[in-house]
This record gives sequence, structure tokens and C-alpha cells, in this order.
Amino acid sequence: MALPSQGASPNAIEGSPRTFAKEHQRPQNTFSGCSRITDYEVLGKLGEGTFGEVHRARSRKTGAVVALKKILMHNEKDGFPITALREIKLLKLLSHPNVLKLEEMAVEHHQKSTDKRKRAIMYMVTPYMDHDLSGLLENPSVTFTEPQIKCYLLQLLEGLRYLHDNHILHRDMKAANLLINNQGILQIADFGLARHYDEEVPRAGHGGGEARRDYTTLVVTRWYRPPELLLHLRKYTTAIDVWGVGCVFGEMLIGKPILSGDSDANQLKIIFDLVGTPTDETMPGWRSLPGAEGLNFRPQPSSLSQRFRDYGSGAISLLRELLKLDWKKRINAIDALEHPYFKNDPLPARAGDIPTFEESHELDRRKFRGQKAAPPPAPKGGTVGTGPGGWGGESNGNQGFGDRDSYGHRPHQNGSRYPADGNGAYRNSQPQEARRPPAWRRDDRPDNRPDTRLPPRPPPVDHVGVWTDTGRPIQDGYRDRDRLPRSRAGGGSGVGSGGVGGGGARSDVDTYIPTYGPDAGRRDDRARDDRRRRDDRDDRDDRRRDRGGRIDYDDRRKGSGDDRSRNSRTRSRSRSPIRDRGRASMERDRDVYRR
Ligand SMILES: Nc1ncnc2c1ncn2[C@@H]1O[C@H](COP(=O)(O)OP(=O)(O)OP(=O)(O)O)[C@@H](O)[C@H]1O
Repeated sequence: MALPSQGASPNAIEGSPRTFAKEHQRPQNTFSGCSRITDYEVLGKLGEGTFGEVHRARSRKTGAVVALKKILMHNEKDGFPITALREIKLLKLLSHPNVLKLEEMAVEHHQKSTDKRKRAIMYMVTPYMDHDLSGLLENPSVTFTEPQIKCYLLQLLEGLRYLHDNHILHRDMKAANLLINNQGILQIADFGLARHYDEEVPRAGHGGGEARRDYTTLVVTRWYRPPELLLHLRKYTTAIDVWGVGCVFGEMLIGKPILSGDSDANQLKIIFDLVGTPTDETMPGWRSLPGAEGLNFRPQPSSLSQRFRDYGSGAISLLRELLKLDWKKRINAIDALEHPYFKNDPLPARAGDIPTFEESHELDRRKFRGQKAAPPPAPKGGTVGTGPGGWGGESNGNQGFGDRDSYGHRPHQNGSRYPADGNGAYRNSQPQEARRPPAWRRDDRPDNRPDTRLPPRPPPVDHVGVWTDTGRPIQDGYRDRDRLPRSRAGGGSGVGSGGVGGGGARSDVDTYIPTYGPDAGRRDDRARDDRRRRDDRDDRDDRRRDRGGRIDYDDRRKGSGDDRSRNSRTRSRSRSPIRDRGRASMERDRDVYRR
């Protein structure tokens, strides 16, 4: 069975996701399957995202240090989250030095529970990595050198080339999803939003190419989201991940995120501030994108070379290619790897020559800031995780470690890991950055560090469903309700003075990143009202209509009450929960790559 490899023939993988999966099975010996959680000694918590908790652990069998990512289940009756399934299925197929490897799954059974309906807790087991890039950049004692940046960027591009060459879109490229170890190896992680890509793979000299089918636009953390997605292009390409690489590259240079918008509209504005407002030459077709309707702004040129002038012409030239507005001409990973930036002095460091640093993970970032994250409110409608008990409380002294923490440590109510300032704005002032010397030339970095308060988390905002008909937000702890006005009125919300205004990018509406929530990825008709903006929703609207158009989202919204009334409707509609569940799970399996 062929193993996907770096540099595989561009057309090696065609056809259905099923064919793809068959052709890409990893050899049995590289994925051992499923072990018990008791095979691991838990050493401490590393991070917690919206989608899972991550812990460091040591294998009792091999002594290897690993990371355990607990699969959070918001609601047990909904079963295993589709997004987790997708991540596991994809990771099982992938094999590349710059892509995080899924070693196996570990299961924790509820030993003492008398409740037979309690489901086991599942953990993804991956090699332990000492840092994530976001944490490393925030570590005051770490200063990146230019050869080091080149070394990481090359590895990132190698990993991305491999993914794209194998028809995988990552769709959540960001510094926090790039893991780095003390051997200088960088790996792309977090495939919760990734999917099989049905189009031709990128070819040298042909940018991102074109897509023939629609994909959901509700992907990619806002700060790393390309302009075409913000303008709702649905036929997007691998170029969306390349934009994210550009953002990460810029972030490595200046030491903090380069485009930290506080709404989608603001994100567009600051993108245009940096790379210039779009024209028919710089972004052909932009006017006909759904999000561009009614958009108007004062034309302005790119400020990129000015803003990054301290980093040299090579860096500026590569950045300009990666952050090109025209998604069809945006450089692809194959060509970016050949960019002169990597061939000119100083040459990229060798991974093994990069110094080691103290561990920097998500939770360490709080330590670096001397801050404690305030626990957010518990969500409505059940717990994340599978109820009390955690590790079964048996041998490792971590009783209650799993579930009781699930919400207690969830970060701030703004949905990010880090707090907004008093005005709800993130403390990141873009203009100051241009004055800062390059990261590798800054001796004073610890004292002079920028206030990078929002390492990225997708804005977990589902504006359509956030508000109940009573006018009160649904309290689920996952939504950034504090920043959401009641109004759903579209259009017209301008961005800054003389900035972007109009119908497409509304500053009162944030797009949404799907969660491992109870409804994530379900495609039956019993969706909660707030699923409209979740991942796959727009992909599936058409299919739903094709299947008879029984449910119309708007109709359901009109009649929406609180969660309980929706749930009761759900129950009454489903005459055979077991049959329904079976059917849903078959559909999930069939469609796991499709969306
Ligand atoms: N293999 C690993 N080794 C070390 N740390 C890891 C590993 N996997 C994840 N982490 C840490 O846990 C954090 C969250 O991991 P991951 O992104 O996979 O989970 P997530 O729940 O999808 O998070 P997010 O909400 O940030 O997307 C990472 O940013 C990193 O700090």
C-alpha cells in the first residue's frame, strides 16, 4: 500500500475520499490502535482549546513522553464528535516529518460508574512536543534568529506542501497549531478543521489554482483568515493555508500576530491597510464575491514593505507572495520553498543547531504574563467531557483531573485564550510594530515585548444562534456573546473612518469556527438553531434542499425557543433514536472527508 510521501506525484491521489483513504493507509505497525489510559502516567496539563484538553504523559510501556488530547463530548447522547473523528481519520493517514503523528488512541472506561450509558473517554496520543510556536514567541526569554525563522518556515512549507500534495486542506493554520520540539523540528498539528480537497493539487508556477466546488467559508481563525474567505469565496483553494503561512511568517519576524482584527470587517480593513485595497488587477473577481457587495473604501496602496522594512528585501518579497490578495496567483508551497529568501544569507539554520528553550505551551503563556485565566461560566446544556470521574480515579493520583477541569480552566469569555482589554478590544496596536527592530536583533525583547494578548483562537461565535428569541444569549460558555450586539441587521457597518463599509463584512457579525459541540458536523435535520453558521452548514444547505427541503433554517429560527423546547422537538421527531443514531453514524463515516 503506497504511503503518502513528500513529493508524491501531484495526481497520485484522485477520486473519492474512500479511495484516498484506501490508498493512504499507514502501515499497521505505525498506528498501534487503542490502548488504555492506565498505560500512561499523566504528568501535567499543557493546554486546553475549545475542542480538547491536552496533557503531557509518559507511556508505562515504552517510557516515551507523549501528549494526550482528550476528546471533549459536550453531550454524551450525541456520541463521538464528528470533528474529532475527522481529525483522527486524517491523522491516521498522514505521515510526514513536519506533520504531527497520531500514535494511537487511548481509552478511559468509567470503572466505578453504575450508569451504563456513560461513554468512555477517548484520548488522542501524539508525540510530546516541547513548544507551540505561539507559546514560544511569547516566552520572554526566547529570541528568534533569522536562520531559525528560515528553518521553521521551511519546515512549515514542507509540511504544507505534503498536505496539499495529498489533497488535504488544513483550514486552521496559525502559530498555536504549529508544534516545535527541542530538536528544532516543527510539525503542523490540529486537524480538527482539515478536510479532503477535491481539486487538482498545486503545481509549480501555478499558484493555488482553481476550485470547482464549494466549501464552507466558516473556517480558519480570524487573524489568519485570507481576504477571499472574509469575502465569502466558496470555491477556495489551498491558497487559504498559504495566507496563514504568510501570517505566521510575519508573526515570527515581529514577535506577535500581524493581523489581529477584532471583527471580520476590521480584519478586512487591516488586511487592506497592509497589502493595499483590492483592485481588478490585484484581486481579480473580488467585486463579485458575496461579501464584497456594497463594500466601499478609500483606495490605498500596500504598506507592507514599509512595515517590514527592517527585515530585508528577501523577507518582504516572500511575504508579499504569501500575502497576495489574488488567491489564484498567491504563491504555493512548492514555489515558496524555492524562494531566494532561503538561499540568501543568512542561510536557514539546521534544525539540530537551534538552541533548546524552556517549554512553552498554551498554559505557559499565562505564566509568562503572570496572569491567571478567570474561569468562565459553565455552559448551558451539559458538561464538556464525559462527566465527573476523569481518569477513573484509579492509579495516577489524578482523580477528577479530566472532567472537573474541563470548564474550570476554560479561558476568557471573549472566546480567546486571552483577555480583551476593558473595551473589548485586543491589546494589539498594529502601527507600533513597524518601529520595532527585527526579532533576531532585539536584545531588549523581554522588557520591550509587545502586549500580545490574543494568541489566536477561532472566534467561536455563532451569531445566528447566539441569541434566543427571548433576546437573551444562549449561555454555553463557548460564545463570545459579550461582543455581540443583539441586532442581526446586515450591511452598512463601516470599518473605521473611511474604511470598509457595506454588506459583506459586517462588524456585528463574526463568522464561526466549528466546535466539537453536540451538533458539530451532524447533517440530519434536527439541528439546533445555532448550527446555521457552523462548519459545513453552507455546504450542506443545498444538499438538504435536494433531499426534499424538509427543513428551512429560517423557518426553524422563526419558531425557535430555548434549548429545551428545541430538544423536545428533536425528541418527538425522532421515533427511533437507535436507528437514527445508526443512520447518522453511517452518514458521518461516509461523509467524513467530504465537507
Ligand atoms: N503533541 C503535543 N505536544 C505538546 N503540546 C501539545 C501537543 N498537542 C497539543 N499541544 C498543546 O495543546 C494546545 C491545544 O492543542 P490543539 O490545538 O491540538 O487542541 P485544540 O483543542 O484544537 O486547541 P485549539 O482550541 O487551540 O485549536 C496546543 O496549542 C499546544 O500548546
